Amino acid sequence: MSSKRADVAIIMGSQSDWATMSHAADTLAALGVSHEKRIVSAHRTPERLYEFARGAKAAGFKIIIAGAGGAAHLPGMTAALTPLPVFGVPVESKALSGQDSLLSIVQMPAGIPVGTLAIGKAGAVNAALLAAAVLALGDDDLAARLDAWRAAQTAKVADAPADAP
Ligand SMILES: Nc1c(C(=O)O)ncn1[C@@H]1O[C@H](COP(=O)(O)O)[C@@H](O)[C@H]1O
Repeated sequence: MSSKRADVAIIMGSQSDWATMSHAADTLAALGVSHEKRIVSAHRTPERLYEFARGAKAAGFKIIIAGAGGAAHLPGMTAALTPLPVFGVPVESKALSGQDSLLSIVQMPAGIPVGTLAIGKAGAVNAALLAAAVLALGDDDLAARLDAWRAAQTAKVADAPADAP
C-alpha cells in the first residue's frame, strides 16, 4: 500500500457484498478516481470499524462509500465516527430484497448524515458518481472526465432506438 492514500474508501460488511460494491469500484476506476476497498463490519469486526473510521480522515481519504445488507448499521456507525462524507449503499438482501438494508441506512437521526443511495447496483454506481462529483469540485481534470462519462451515457441512450420494442 502506498503512503498516499486513495481519495475514496469503499467499505462493505461482507465479502458477499462485493458483487454489488464492485460496481462502485468499476465506476471510480472508469473515472480515474483512486480508491481502496476493504471488508469492515460494525457487527462482526467492531474494533476494525472503529480503527478504520477514526483514522480515515488522517489517512487521507476524502469520501467513504459504505455498502451493507440486512441490518445495515455499517454506514451509520461509520458516519458517527468520522467527519468525512459517507455514502451508504443498501445491498439487496435475500430475505427482504434490500428493503431492510435501505431502511437501516436511510433513517438516520438528525446530526449524523449518511447520503443514502438506491438498493443494489444502481446505488453502487451512483455512490461512485456522487463521490466523483464532490471530488470534481476541486479537480478540473476529473470534472472533464465526469462530463465525458455523462456525455457517453447520453450518446449510448440516444443511439438506441427511441421507440419501445
Ligand atoms: N449489515 C452488515 C454489517 C454491518 O452493518 O456492520 N456487517 C455485515 N453485514 C451484512 O450481512 C450480510 C450478510 O453477510 P454474509 O453473506 O457474510 O452472511 C451482508 O450483506 C453484510 O453487508
